[in-house]
Parts: sequence; structure tokens; C-alpha cells
Amino acid sequence: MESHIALRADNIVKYFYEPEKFQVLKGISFEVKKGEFLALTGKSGSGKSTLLYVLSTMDTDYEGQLHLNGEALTGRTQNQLAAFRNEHIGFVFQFHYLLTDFTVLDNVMLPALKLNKKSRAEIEEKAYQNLKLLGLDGQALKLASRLSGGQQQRVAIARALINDPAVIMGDEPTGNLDSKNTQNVFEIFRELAHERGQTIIAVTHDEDFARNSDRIIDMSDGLIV
Ligand SMILES: Nc1ncnc2c1ncn2[C@@H]1O[C@H](COP(=O)(O)OP(=O)(O)OP(=O)(O)O)[C@@H](O)[C@H]1O
Repeated sequence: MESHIALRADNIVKYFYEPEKFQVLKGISFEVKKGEFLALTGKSGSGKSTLLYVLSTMDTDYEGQLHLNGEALTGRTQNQLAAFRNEHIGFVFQFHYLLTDFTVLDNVMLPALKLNKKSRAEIEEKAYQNLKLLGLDGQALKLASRLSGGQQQRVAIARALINDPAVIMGDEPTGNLDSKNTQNVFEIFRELAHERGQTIIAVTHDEDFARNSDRIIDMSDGLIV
């Protein structure tokens, strides 16, 4: 795979078997460049979330080939994939899944403590840098539950960035936010892509958000249109 490609999907096919056999992804192929900000759009039920879960390596029940950062991901064990994900992919969901009884700082540090490649002091420094980038440096020692929805979503982004992932994936990352916070998250994603070379793949229903991304992949009925 060429070195400027962050992710490549080749002919991804997936079925669901309940309540009856149903082909949800019908042969999806595309590449995403390093530093590209991609929006994944399409009507409800078109298969966006299903595709994102395949791309994220969380769902391994598919046919086809997936390469991320030049590495083939097909045929690995669940443990190998979990380790790969923690190091190379950051996730931001519509609902942030923060540990609300922990501080903001603890939440952001957690994936790096799990990865266990840096000292606690280095991780803490990186966490403070991320919080600063997201305008949250004054909030580090508060409980996550004490922050507003928009602030919590920014904490989730700071957490997603802690291991410097090559790819950041979002499933409706602004779905729960007002227009001001949506704009804010959009600007952060753009900066990560264009200034740091991180690749963003975000499922979104927000037309403005999609229109301002670098490229839209529009899905319909399990296919890219
Ligand atoms: N676990 C599952 N078992 C069976 N069918 C499923 C399952 N998950 C999703 N589906 C079906 O697969 C299709 C695609 O779902 P998916 O959630 O990927 O769509 P989407 O484009 O993300 O929709 P939305 O925009 O509403 O989130 C839908 O018809 C959905 O009902």
C-alpha cells in the first residue's frame, strides 16, 4: 500500500442473519489519504454505522480486505485487534462514554495507561496538552459528570487523541451537540487532519459538517453512490 494512504477497504461485504439473511454491505471499496477529513453520509439504514464498525476493526464478521496504515487487518485475533485499535485508532461517538465518576484528566489518560508505552508523567503531560488544544485546560481535575455536553464531547476527543492515533473515527460525533459546539468540533477535526496529518472518518447526518469536510462518501443501500 502506498505510504500516503491511511486506510484502504477492498470489496467489503457483510451480511446480517437476523431476522433473515440480509446483505448490508454490498462491496465497498475506497481509500482514505493520510491527513484527509472524510465524511460518511447517507440515509438512515444505508449501512454507515455498520461500515464504520468494520473499518474500526470492532466488527470482524465481514468479507473483503482492510488495510490501515499499511497493515493488513484481516485474519488477526481479537486480542491483536484490540491492541491495534488502542494504538492506531481513536473513537468519538455521539454519546461520549466517559467515566463520569472519574476526573477529566483520568478519562483522557486511560487509553495511554492501558497501552503502557510511556511513563505516567509523560502521559499526564500529553493529556494536559490535549486538554489545552480542546480549550479544557481549566477543567482537568473536575469530575467528568460536572461538565456540559459540549465540554464532555471535547473530553472524548482529547481521550481519542491520547495515543496519537493515525485515524480518528467518529459515529455522529456532533449528533448530540448544538450548532456552536458542532462548529467547534468541526474546527478541531480540520486542524487535526490538516495540521497534524491525522485522518478523520466521521459518519454524519449534518449537511454543513459534511459539506465542509475534504470529501464525502455517500452511501445508499449498502453501496457507495
Ligand atoms: N445487528 C444487526 N442485526 C440485523 N440488522 C442490523 C443490525 N444492525 C443494523 N442492521 C440493519 O442494517 C442496516 C444498516 O444499518 P446501519 O446502522 O449501518 O445504518 P446507518 O446508515 O448507520 O443508519 P443511521 O443513519 O440510522 O444510523 C439497517 O437496515 C439496519 O436495520
